[in-house]
Amino acid sequence: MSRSLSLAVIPGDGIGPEVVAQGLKVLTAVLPQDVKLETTEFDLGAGRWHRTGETLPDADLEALKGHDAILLGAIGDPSVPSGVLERGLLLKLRFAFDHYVNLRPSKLFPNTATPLAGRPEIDFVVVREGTEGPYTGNGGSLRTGTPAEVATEVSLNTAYGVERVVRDAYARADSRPRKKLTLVHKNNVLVYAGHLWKNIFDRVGREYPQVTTDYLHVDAATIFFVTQPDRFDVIVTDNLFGDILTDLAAAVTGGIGLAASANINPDRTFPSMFEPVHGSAPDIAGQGKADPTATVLSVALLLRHLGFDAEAARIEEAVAADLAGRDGTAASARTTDEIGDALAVRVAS
Ligand SMILES: NC(=O)C1=CN([C@@H]2O[C@H](COP(=O)(O)OP(=O)(O)OC[C@H]3O[C@@H](n4cnc5c(N)ncnc54)[C@H](O)[C@@H]3O)[C@@H](O)[C@H]2O)C=CC1
Ligand SMILES: CC(C)CC(=O)C(=O)O
Ligand SMILES: [Mg+2]
Repeated sequence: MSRSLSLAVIPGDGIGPEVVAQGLKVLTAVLPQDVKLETTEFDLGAGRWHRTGETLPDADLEALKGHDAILLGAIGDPSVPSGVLERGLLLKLRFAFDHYVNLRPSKLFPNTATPLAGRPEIDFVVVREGTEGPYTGNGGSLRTGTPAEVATEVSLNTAYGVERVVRDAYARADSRPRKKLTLVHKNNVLVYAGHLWKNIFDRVGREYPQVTTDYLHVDAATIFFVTQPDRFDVIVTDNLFGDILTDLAAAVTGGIGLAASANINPDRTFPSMFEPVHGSAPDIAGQGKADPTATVLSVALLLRHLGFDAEAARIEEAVAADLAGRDGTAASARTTDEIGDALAVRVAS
């Protein structure tokens, strides 16, 4: 029986198209011959906005819905006012498709550059809430642009939204050998949202006595990401803290060019979306300097989500082998395209 995979592709802005091209190259190389890959590219991002003023029209949202998964490069361009695309396209997608689990694994592969002394064993996953927190646009400004301006950006936390992501994190921790889950928040100051998170975390935890739990304030967590990252197994946190912590996690595990992510709709009502943790990197766009490994590892997350476990593992092994062959520094002498070629060859052999 032949199988098919219908993939929506949003290359986006800056280095997005460069790294997505490599992700597709590796995907094509790794898929078994009986799997028919159908890709549909969506022209969304800065170019579309400049031409039409549109960020994510309903017709595109509807068309995206019909795919098994979405592969996204990156969104955001200096020529577009900050927030227009990030909010109107990227966050709109995550919210519309109820991507409430934003999964960001961090692993220190052998021979990758880390600024940390002693090369600690790092292998944890951040489960970042993806649909709530301060990213919902729940705010406004008064007397805008005047010296008396007042702005609010209110963090939205619902018991429903917190419980479902906390449950997902417990289930993930339970399925891993170390069975440890850390809640990161700031409940010594953000007492309303923080206590909602902590109370739900403790209540759901009673159903998982085999999972060891702890709690860290987010500021202290940043210390331990650097001084003791091996203490972490699974971390659950809100949208903003998870965003910040996962850039730091990337920095200590070989750099932002290696960090993959999955925006998952666990209920499978909508397609999940896979993208590197990094942004559109306008400072290096168009120069062939972007490391496509984060996107390639995001393709592995995509394959695992769709049940192609063996193919996902092949990609991860290929990345590990490729990294082992690097000279131990973050910078690679190879171009984006050359790294993609090398990974495609490895997964196919
Ligand atoms: N998911 C997304 O689409 C995201 C979009 N953005 C947007 O991207 C734009 C740029 O944001 P920044 O804050 O500069 O973050 P960024 O992640 O794009 O870049 C931060 C630094 O990391 C480097 N970098 C990023 N990806 C790399 C890669 N694959 N290989 C090598 N180096 C890499 C960049 O050159 C830059 O020095 C903004 O418009 C921002 O809103 C930011 C983060 C996520
Ligand atoms: C650009 C933002 C909307 C998101 C972001 O930085 C991220 O998800 O890592
Ligand atoms: Mg980010």
